[in-house]
Amino acid sequence: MAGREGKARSRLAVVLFGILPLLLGLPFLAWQARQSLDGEAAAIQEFVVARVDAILGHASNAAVEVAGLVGSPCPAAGLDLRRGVTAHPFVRSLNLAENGRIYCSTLEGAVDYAEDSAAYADGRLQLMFGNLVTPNRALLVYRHATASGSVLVGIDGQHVFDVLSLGAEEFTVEIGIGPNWVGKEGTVTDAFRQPDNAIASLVPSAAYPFTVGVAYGQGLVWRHLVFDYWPSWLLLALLGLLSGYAARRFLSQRNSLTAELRRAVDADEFVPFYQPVVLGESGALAGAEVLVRWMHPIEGIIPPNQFIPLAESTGLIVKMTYQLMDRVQEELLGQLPNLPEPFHVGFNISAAHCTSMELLDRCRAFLEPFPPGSVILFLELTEREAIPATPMTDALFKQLDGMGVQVALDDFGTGNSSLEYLQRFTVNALKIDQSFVAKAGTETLSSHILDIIADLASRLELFVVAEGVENAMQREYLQKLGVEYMQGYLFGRPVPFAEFAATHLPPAAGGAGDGAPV
Ligand SMILES: Nc1nc2c(ncn2[C@@H]2O[C@H](COP(=O)(O)O[C@H]3[C@@H](O)[C@H](n4cnc5c(=O)[nH]c(N)nc54)O[C@@H]3COP(=O)(O)O)[C@@H](O)[C@H]2O)c(=O)[nH]1
Repeated sequence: MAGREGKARSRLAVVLFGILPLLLGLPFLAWQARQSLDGEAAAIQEFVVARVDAILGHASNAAVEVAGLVGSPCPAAGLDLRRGVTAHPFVRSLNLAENGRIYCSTLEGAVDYAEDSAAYADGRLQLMFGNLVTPNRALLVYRHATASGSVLVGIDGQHVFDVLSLGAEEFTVEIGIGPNWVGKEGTVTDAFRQPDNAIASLVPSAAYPFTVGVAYGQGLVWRHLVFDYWPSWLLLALLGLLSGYAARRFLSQRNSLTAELRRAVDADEFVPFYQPVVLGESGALAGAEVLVRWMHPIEGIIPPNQFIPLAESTGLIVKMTYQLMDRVQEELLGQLPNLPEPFHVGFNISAAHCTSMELLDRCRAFLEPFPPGSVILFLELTEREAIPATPMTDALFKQLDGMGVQVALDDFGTGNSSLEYLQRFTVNALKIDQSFVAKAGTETLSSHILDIIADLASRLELFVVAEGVENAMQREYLQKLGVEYMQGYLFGRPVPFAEFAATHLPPAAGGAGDGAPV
């Protein structure tokens, strides 16, 4: 990654991590603000329904009390009606109706008006714009039907408007009776008036035929979010600072690790260790897999698992491998007469090696000083990072094949692209992953997998290398399967070349494929 570009990316990552808690928290807080406003709206509705129910309860009591007067002449009923008005809170007038005519009223005495019973919601409740006495003030009329007529109870609308005013300022609260609606300012309309894009809900009373509507605008959600949730914002900002700081630390640590790795590559601190690969049948040495170790000037020997992933993701693995190839070439040339012929030498190759044709040149340069047929070069492909299928990679593997370079699929059976690699590239060998070998002969599933891989290899005319062979039982099982090559602690651990040569190479090498038993 170029320095300036890398810094810009790191800065962007830090900013993104910094604002991440806010980005994630905002929808949650908005949801919570809505929940709390919905809760407030529901509480207002519950309160208004209960209070209006109570007012109408008084009206109903008054009506029941004077219901016996329906049919009595007005002058005689007048006194009891007036008593009824005084005895019950909220009641402004009581009226008697018979045969569809209102004939007696506490306000006017004997009257004769038509009773419009159809104007009452559920035959019981009406919201009127006003009456003769208070033409500009809405009133509620509660109707109690009797066998021969009805009692009509007038309730001053102001009592209801007062109840509606008790709700919070930011909410629109109205009561609907039949087709009419009225709010706290007392204007009757034919629909529930609410702000644009309002969030509204309607709740009917269970006892009387009216509905309470409560609405609030989206703006209230934002105001609520900004002014009432500031501790949460503070917390999210703090989390943002922490996550930005953590991202910055992680990146600077990674950057300094990368810088350290780059320094080590430049200082040539990566050395090849050799692990013997033997012939399955005889146990004779066939070659070695090259496994890198970092000879750190302070930390000592660092195993590959601790730096290969970073080396691969930063691309430093490419230079590292080519340095190893140079060293291995030099070390093998120094012991050429003692090597079994042909000597297999395997290197691990990552996706980064396959982004240019340089690999081809490096392999050619590696093989060049060895007499033809004395050394066979193996490239072990891992699945840690997928090798892309491009015309370039196709050409690369074709030309490697043409040069006699062998390709082995490493850790076969553990990833999910091994079969794809098998189809795409010219593959010569399968390396059975040590996890299957470890359970060979003792666990049915792993044994079946081993059998299947061996069968697949023989059908595709590939040879098999079993890695991680640690004991005689595993070796015998693999021998019975006809596995051609084996590698594992049973035959030797990865060691520096001098130790490898001292332990595994005879003073004088034998003929083709007939190395020293190990
Ligand atoms: N791209 C590159 N990857 C590399 C290179 N060098 C190593 N690696 C990869 O690192 C991983 C760990 O390697 P290492 O710690 O060296 O482990 C290898 C063997 O030591 C270990 N092994 C061998 N025999 C046995 C055994 O009998 N038992 C047992 N428990 N472990 C054993 O297995 C590792 C073999 O690795 P491989 O054959 O490559 O799968 C590892 O993934 C390496 O690939 C490098 O230069 N480049």
